Amino acid sequence: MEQRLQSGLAALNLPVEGIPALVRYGDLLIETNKVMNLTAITDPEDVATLHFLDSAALLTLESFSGKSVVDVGTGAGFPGLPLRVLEPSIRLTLLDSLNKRIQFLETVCRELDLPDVACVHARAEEFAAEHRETFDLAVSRAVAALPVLCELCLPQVKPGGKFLAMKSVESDAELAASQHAIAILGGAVEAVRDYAIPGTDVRHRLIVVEKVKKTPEKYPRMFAKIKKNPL
Ligand SMILES: C[S@@+](CC[C@H](N)C(=O)[O-])C[C@H]1O[C@@H](n2cnc3c(N)ncnc32)[C@H](O)[C@@H]1O
Repeated sequence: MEQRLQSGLAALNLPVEGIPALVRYGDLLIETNKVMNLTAITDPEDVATLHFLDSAALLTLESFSGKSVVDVGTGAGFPGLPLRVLEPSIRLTLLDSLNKRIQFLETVCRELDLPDVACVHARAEEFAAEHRETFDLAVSRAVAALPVLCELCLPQVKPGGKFLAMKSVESDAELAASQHAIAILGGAVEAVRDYAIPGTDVRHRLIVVEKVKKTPEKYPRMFAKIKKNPL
């Protein structure tokens, strides 16, 4: 794991000081995953590339320095926690609706001595209702289709901030189907950035949605409504 991180972070031109913390996090993930369903990725080298370097790549695509960031549906902490380890000035909130994953993240943050990371057990649509237009950035990977995800994430972003959706490079149709939702929720697609995960032939995509105006008060709706009738 360590070697993959060394070469991968060097390829991304990112600092290597966070490697011991990431290795400890990876060990905790693999150990805890034996008794709790946290991830399907269990090989240490794959954890290094498909979780840590995939998350880290965002630092080369957007500026995170000094920003407040919410990771919506963070699961075992991706992409938010590797971002915070590698860019300590991030003020991070990790959000998930599954409490055992939040408890795992609290343990990791304790072990990594990251007391300022907020680990929150909540559904995004409920948290969003109480934390409107609060964060500079919302990030999310592998949680929902983009129209649904936009309704969960964009209300939490300040006007002038951004929602960063990690998607596959085959998301053209998903993006096209989201234009209506993005516009209604006060967003505008700023960029679509494809990137490679170092040491692999995997390519992923970051869809950058700028928050250009406030989200109307009636969004987000209850999840049953969002799911039944996506924007
Ligand atoms: C497939 S996992 C992805 C986890 C992580 N983002 C990653 O890429 O490894 C999806 C996560 O989203 C969470 N989730 C799904 N819907 C949610 C919602 N409405 N609010 C908060 N969390 C949600 C699930 O509990 C789960 O942990």
